Amino acid sequence: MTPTLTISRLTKRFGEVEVLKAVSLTLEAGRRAALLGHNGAGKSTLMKIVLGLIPHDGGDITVCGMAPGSPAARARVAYLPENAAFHPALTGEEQLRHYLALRGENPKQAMALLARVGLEKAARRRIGTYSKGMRQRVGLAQTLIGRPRLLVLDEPTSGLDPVSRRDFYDLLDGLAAEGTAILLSSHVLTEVEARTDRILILSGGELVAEGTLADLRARASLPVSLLVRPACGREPSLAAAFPEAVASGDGLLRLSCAQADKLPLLARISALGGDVADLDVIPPSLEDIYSHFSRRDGQ
Ligand SMILES: Nc1ncnc2c1ncn2[C@@H]1O[C@H](COP(=O)(O)OP(=O)(O)OP(=O)(O)O)[C@@H](O)[C@H]1O
Repeated sequence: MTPTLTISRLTKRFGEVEVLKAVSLTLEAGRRAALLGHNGAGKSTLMKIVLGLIPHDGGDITVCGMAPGSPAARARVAYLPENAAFHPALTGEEQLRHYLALRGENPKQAMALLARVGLEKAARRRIGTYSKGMRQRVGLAQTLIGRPRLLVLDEPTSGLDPVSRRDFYDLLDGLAAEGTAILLSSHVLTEVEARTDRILILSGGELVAEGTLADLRARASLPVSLLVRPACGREPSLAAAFPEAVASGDGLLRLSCAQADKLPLLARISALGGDVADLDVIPPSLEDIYSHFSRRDGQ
């Protein structure tokens, strides 16, 4: 089956600046990919090219096998900007009917689309009275017009509270289960870890890492921290046994080691028996992994 999105060695320049450098990726139907990257990494530029809003310079890109921006590709891709704006005086239903009419679709689908995003009860209220989460859901309902095969979502959950975020991702899960491919950008690392299939990290216009979080964690192979709490009165003997440990203010000793050395270090600690009151193993955080791959190059 043709992937929903294929990008091969894509390049883009703005004047002298090469903003995308040989970016390649494939997104299959029903897959959810998160695009991460520092400010200026090239995320919006990549999304604009996928949407057919700006041309690319080199490489190849297809949306459902077609050139982005072609009428056939445009019919299959939908976009939700970070802060979707609607007319505050219109009701949700009126706004959706308007978009449906613009797209040449039957306006009677408005209520079904609003029900799809959980807004049926608020459909006849003015959008000016909606919360930010509800407005994002109007935006999502609008992207569903014409049953697109690819959703491009620019920081869709920015500014939403945790429950609204979870609800929004639940909706995306349902769409992905029906075969819609989803490419979204986000700065909230914990949510992309749990709610997407793949993480793509752009840095300085290059796709520097791609995979599940487990893949990226293994590739980064960052040090693991161990926090050791000495038993009462055993601080000096523990500090002597681990001269490399750093004492933290709360009486804990912090040790750091490569992944491969974790088990031998744990064995050394457990050999001390009653000198140790407690132990926590702290893996590298999402932020550590992201920072490892993402260079800023002064941007
Ligand atoms: N129309 C343009 N003309 C010239 N330079 C541009 C243009 N659009 C973007 N750029 C530059 O291209 C680079 C990538 O910008 P882009 O907006 O794609 O980054 P981004 O990853 O989306 O950043 P952010 O997270 O801040 O939105 C930046 O250096 C930006 O200044």
